[in-house]
Amino acid sequence: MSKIQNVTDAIVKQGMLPLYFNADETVTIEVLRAIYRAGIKAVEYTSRGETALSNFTKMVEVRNAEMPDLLLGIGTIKTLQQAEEYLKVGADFFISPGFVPEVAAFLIPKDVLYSPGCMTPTEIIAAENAGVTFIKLFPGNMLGPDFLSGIKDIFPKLVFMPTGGVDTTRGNIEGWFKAGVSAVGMGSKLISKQVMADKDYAKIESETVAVLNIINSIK
Ligand SMILES: O=C[C@H](O)COP(=O)(O)O
Repeated sequence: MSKIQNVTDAIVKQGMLPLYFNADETVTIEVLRAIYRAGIKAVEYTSRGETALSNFTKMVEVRNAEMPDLLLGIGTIKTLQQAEEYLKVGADFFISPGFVPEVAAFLIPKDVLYSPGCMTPTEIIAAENAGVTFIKLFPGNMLGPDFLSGIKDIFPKLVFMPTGGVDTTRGNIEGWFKAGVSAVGMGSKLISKQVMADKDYAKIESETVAVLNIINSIK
């Protein structure tokens, strides 16, 4: 099986992609351990600060030692240089807030999943023509499930995952799955800045379990 298919299958099976950033390495690792205990097998860390690359490098090290079945993705990739740096330290998949053609051209021939953020049919077509198979609908709450219902038939081969404003309630999650998403990306509503500041890893773990249970009961 191709690596792109393998990552796609893992995210789709999970039905949810948790994402977070924390500037502190210890907090970053403890959040990773908490969501792994909850059953997470694919996670996105976002490149949103000066310590992101070194924190991600540490995540790869801890994953290799403790969680060999966990896929580590890097998000907020805006440049080719970032993609090169994170591929070098071992990122399994890449996510962007928008479509960056040179990142697609760099990763896809290497059989590495690249999921660009798109919010118009034009952007989705450009991404699809560049070989992208996994679209992040971003910002999800600006578009809403009706947007996906309206365009899904045009893109039968693409996997869609809304991210941005997706919350942990059954109603919100169900609305997206009814519209035809394969997974939802979930950041601040699941792993908030406050819960990380409180170092409340037990809460992160229990809320992740709760969301996974909701998704399993919907799918
Ligand atoms: O790209 C990721 C989004 O900024 C996450 O949004 P969220 O925190 O509303 O889930």
